[in-house]
Amino acid sequence: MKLTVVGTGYVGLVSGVCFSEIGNNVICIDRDADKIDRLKNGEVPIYEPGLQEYLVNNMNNGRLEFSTDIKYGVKESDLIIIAVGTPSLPNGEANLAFVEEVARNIAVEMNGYKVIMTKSTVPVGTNERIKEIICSITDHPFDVVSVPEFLREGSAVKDTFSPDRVVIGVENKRAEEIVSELHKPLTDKVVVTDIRSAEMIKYASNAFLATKISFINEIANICDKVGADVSNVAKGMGYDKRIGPHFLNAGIGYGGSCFPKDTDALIQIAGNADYDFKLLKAVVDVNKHQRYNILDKLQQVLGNLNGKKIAIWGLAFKPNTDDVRDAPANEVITELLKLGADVSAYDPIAMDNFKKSLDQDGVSWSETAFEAVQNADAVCLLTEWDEFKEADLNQLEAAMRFPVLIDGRNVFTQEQLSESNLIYHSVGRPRLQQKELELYV
Ligand SMILES: NC(=O)c1ccc[n+]([C@@H]2O[C@H](COP(=O)([O-])OP(=O)(O)OC[C@H]3O[C@@H](n4cnc5c(N)ncnc54)[C@H](O)[C@@H]3O)[C@@H](O)[C@H]2O)c1
Ligand SMILES: O=c1ccn([C@@H]2O[C@H](COP(=O)(O)OP(=O)(O)O[C@H]3O[C@H](CO)[C@@H](O)[C@H](O)[C@H]3O)[C@@H](O)[C@H]2O)c(=O)[nH]1
Repeated sequence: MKLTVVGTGYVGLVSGVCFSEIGNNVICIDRDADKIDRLKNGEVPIYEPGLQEYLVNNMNNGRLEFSTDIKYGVKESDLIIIAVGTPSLPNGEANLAFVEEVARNIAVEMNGYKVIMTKSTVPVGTNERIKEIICSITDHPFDVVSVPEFLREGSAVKDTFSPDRVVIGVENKRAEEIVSELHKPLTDKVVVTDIRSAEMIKYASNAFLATKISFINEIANICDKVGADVSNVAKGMGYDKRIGPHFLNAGIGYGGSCFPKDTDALIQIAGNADYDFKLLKAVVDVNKHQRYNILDKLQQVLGNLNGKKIAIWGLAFKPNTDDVRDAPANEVITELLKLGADVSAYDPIAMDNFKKSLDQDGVSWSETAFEAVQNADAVCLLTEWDEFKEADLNQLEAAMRFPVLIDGRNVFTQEQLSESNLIYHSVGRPRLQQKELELYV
């Protein structure tokens, strides 16, 4: 099949590469000329393990090309995928300006029947709006299809080649057959439904996962008070098949380009339909506070943070990505600077992106994890990169002025800690708490 993907962010790029790998001819379009130039040179503009090799192979065998010319992409293809961003507006609603602009661009260039497949996360009713826009511009026949994307950053390649399911929201058999055929090599777990339900499945899935995270974080906060261990609680809950073991890792809450934006958007979608989504509002509220939990723990140990050197390990919103959109590190560092702390920060991959995103001066950026903790009064682990998990805790203890480790991702085990003299606080595991600072001052 001949496909065009509009938007070369995570979703557009990974989908384009994946669809070319399984035998289609794919043109990836972006209006960002710089990005397209880099891609034409085989350079992947995001950190996504495994993507580069597939990209270069498919460029070399002629099945994958990059362009800024949407006219060329539309004319050459039978199926066009919309994969541009849908960021939050100030009121939380999804900004559909990019999606609508692409719909207009496609309509102007149409030269025969096309399937327009939306992969961007869009509110219920958006594909109908896309249809309206296209109909108002052209008489050429077309179908709109909603195929929401469920990939996770950091494992996007694996998630795309073997998805848990593919959801296809369609209006007729013709489009259903074309889109089902396209996805056949990937999975047989296909849910075919109407377009509005497909749009809702995406938001409901993200909202449910966010709910699991806020739920376990609340349980963790209670564990801290009553002396239980949230890791064991989650393990004991997760064996129940009705609950499942995933997304029960307590910590400093969820971030990234999707959960915060999509939970806000679903609250607005509900509100616009005159429904108050109380549960999801509480999920969002819990998540906002959870980020500051780490600062409370830090103050509990060190008291006033003014003039204290605080090291930050991890700036990306999760490991294996350089994405820093809505990363908890941003708020934690901003607050530390406000409290007068000297902050030294390190991330193995996301440093450059984070520097651009932080609206503050005064952070000292370290070249290595151990440079960041040199003479520090405390280190806060915010992203569970393997590099931090594997750190030698005795070396850490020796490098710091006060050996205080605040673990925002519950990375370290009792076994690892028992060999060090670190003052350790994590989230919902009070029994692992080690020693108090008075021992050292
Ligand atoms: N990032 C994820 O992990 C993920 C996963 C599932 C779904 N989604 C959804 O997919 C959509 C895309 O997300 P993303 O993170 O890949 O986006 P992104 O913001 O990283 O990239 C979007 C790209 O679209 C391009 N673009 C914008 N307007 C354009 C236009 N008119 N013509 C051509 N190109 C244009 C931009 O230049 C940019 O390169 C969003 O709706 C998001 O919610 C994202
Ligand atoms: O048990 C957990 C699991 C995740 N997180 C946090 O939740 C956030 C999101 O993590 P994850 O879902 O792994 O990453 P994303 O790449 O944001 O992927 C989510 O958002 C995408 C965009 O919509 C969807 O496609 C994916 O299915 C959905 O998992 C991160 O900050 C994680 O640290 C936790 O705190 N505890």
